[in-house]
Amino acid sequence: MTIGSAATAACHQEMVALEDVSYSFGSQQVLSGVSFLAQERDFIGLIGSNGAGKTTLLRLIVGLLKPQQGQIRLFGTPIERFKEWNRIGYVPQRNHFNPLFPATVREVVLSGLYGRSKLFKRVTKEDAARGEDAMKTLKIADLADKRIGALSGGQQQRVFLARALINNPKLLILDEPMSGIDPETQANFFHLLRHMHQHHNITFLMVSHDMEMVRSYLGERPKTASGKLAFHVRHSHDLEDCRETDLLHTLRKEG
Ligand SMILES: Nc1ncnc2c1ncn2[C@@H]1O[C@H](COP(=O)(O)OP(=O)(O)OP(=O)(O)O)[C@@H](O)[C@H]1O
Repeated sequence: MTIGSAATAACHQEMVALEDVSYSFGSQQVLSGVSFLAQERDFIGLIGSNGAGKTTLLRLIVGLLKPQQGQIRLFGTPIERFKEWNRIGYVPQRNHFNPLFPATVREVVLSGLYGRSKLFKRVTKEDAARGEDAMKTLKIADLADKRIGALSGGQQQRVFLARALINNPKLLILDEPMSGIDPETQANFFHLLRHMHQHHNITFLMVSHDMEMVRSYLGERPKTASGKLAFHVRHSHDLEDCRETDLLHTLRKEG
């Protein structure tokens, strides 16, 4: 038995498959026949002009919208039957967040633990520890008791990333995570994302307008294009095996 090749195959599973997906808001067709395959360990930069349909595509993938035509599979399962939502971390565009939302940073981070069907669940000791870990990783532990609405844009982005990481997701979907963040924080944030991609088995699908960042990490030319959308892709081969890593734990150890 060739363990190496079996391991390689097992690390490159289908994460997101779009087949001929179309979506319209009323009479406005936003997406038309989009097909794309994201494999495990891909880092995908989704590029397109304002209004091209990038956010709409992400919302279809996380099940907030239903395609009017075409198929979506997540981890090989048709989205209609998909239930393992805790394997996916989603950070929506910041301007979708209501700044008056009456929750603390800790509460927002912990809310990432709850499945869609379990709005109210007791927070176990282990859950609480994961929350603290996630906040330490994103360097927001000192803000834990503050109201989320009282934070700066960059701090809020860290809170939402911590919330998305708390379940140790396999797939992270980020909608313009760098918008409104100062250049230094952007650089640190991107460094963290690259680290996760290269050293942990996490697949990324990220909308970005930062072409310099996209080109430098994901290459000049898109792998595929569909209508006004372009998909730039970099695949990570850095891990030698398919072992699971507890991302939060490892990141903390690495400081
Ligand atoms: N809820 C909605 N109702 C009606 N039209 C919508 C809705 N959401 C988006 N649209 C329209 O769909 C089109 C695509 O919007 P979307 O937000 O997906 O674009 P985008 O590529 O993410 O743009 P941006 O780069 O500006 O964030 C736009 O013309 C937008 O006005």
